[in-house]
Amino acid sequence: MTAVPDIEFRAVTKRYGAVTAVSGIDLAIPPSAFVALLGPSGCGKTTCLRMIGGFEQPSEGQVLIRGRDMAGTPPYRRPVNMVFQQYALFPHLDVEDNIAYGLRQARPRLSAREITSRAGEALAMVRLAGYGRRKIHELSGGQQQRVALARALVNKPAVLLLDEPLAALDKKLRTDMQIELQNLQREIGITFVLVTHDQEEALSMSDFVCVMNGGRIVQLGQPSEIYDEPADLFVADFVGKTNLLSGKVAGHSGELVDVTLANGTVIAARKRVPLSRGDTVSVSLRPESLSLGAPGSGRLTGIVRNRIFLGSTAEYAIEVQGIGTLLAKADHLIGQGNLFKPGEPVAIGFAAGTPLAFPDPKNNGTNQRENQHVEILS
Ligand SMILES: Nc1ncnc2c1ncn2[C@@H]1O[C@H](COP(=O)(O)OP(=O)(O)OP(=O)(O)O)[C@@H](O)[C@H]1O
Repeated sequence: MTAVPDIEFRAVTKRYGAVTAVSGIDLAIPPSAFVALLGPSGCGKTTCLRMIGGFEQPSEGQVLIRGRDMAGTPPYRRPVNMVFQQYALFPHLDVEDNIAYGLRQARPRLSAREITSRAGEALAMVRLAGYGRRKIHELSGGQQQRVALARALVNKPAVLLLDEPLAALDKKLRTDMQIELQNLQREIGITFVLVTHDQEEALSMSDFVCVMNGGRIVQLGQPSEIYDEPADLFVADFVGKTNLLSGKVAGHSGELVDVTLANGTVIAARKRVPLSRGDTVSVSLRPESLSLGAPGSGRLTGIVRNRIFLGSTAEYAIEVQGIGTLLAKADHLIGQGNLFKPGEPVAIGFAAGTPLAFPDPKNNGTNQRENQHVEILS
């Protein structure tokens, strides 16, 4: 039997006047999952989070938490808590009082001893034991974020909602906090829903990524699935770097389609939706799936225009006549130097079936996938 989802959206639409922020979303998130809502600015992710938190009401449909319809339930009565980008800590209170604030409002009242003990537990959870009497301004940005987390966890919510919680931190601290958040979620085992527009953050932290665009869910899956098997051109382009090459379907060979690129080269590509001969397509080729070799050895030939050395890898911008500039990422093998220099001709190879062909939305009107009921099976 499948467990009751921690969070469920049933045909949820949210309109603000003439703006439809969220459009007919069905979604089920199982218990103990770390889910990222990922998408460009304005796609509706924060609105979804705020509807779970009770700060917004759906215009249509239902939001359920642990099987209970939340219509009419105010935020403070929902078994969820939210951590915001601006931590919204009380500057005049010390760390412990910030964390204990919610507990002091609890009815029936908790004893002073219980409050101190629970605040202490929450502080230990975020590795700030002993910091209870510090003032907020005596803490670093990362420590303040951890206080905000402790405050959100102290009343033991069933679900923690995180709205771009790491956006204010610098890159190094952000990476550290990403790992801490992941560990914390595993330790306490409650569902975390993270809103982010940073695809690396979504891929690296969560068990499931829910990619949104234009108020709809375009794909829900494990990070590797989203990256390797993007549902459509939008996901292929938005998640990770990719090269998009235009072409026309020339024919089928089994599971693959032959695509004629703009320079006349024919390549075999996998398809995600049915395609017909003559369809205009965009072919996605990940930079790391390209291999570089001596001219004459690959499927395409180009000239290296730029090389960026990144330590363990090097990125090459390669101009291919009739197609444009392709980005290739190659492992850097210590001691072997960088093989290709700007101005050099180079052959580009890739395994058959690594390219993915998507209908080009500009030219075919029929490729948009209908919104589907998406459910993570626990
Ligand atoms: N209170 C509001 N009144 C009117 N329109 C709103 C309101 N809140 C959000 N919107 C609109 O709804 C759409 C979705 O907004 P939302 O904040 O959910 O997007 P988002 O994906 O979280 O974007 P961002 O990453 O920029 O925060 C946007 O077009 C936004 O302008």
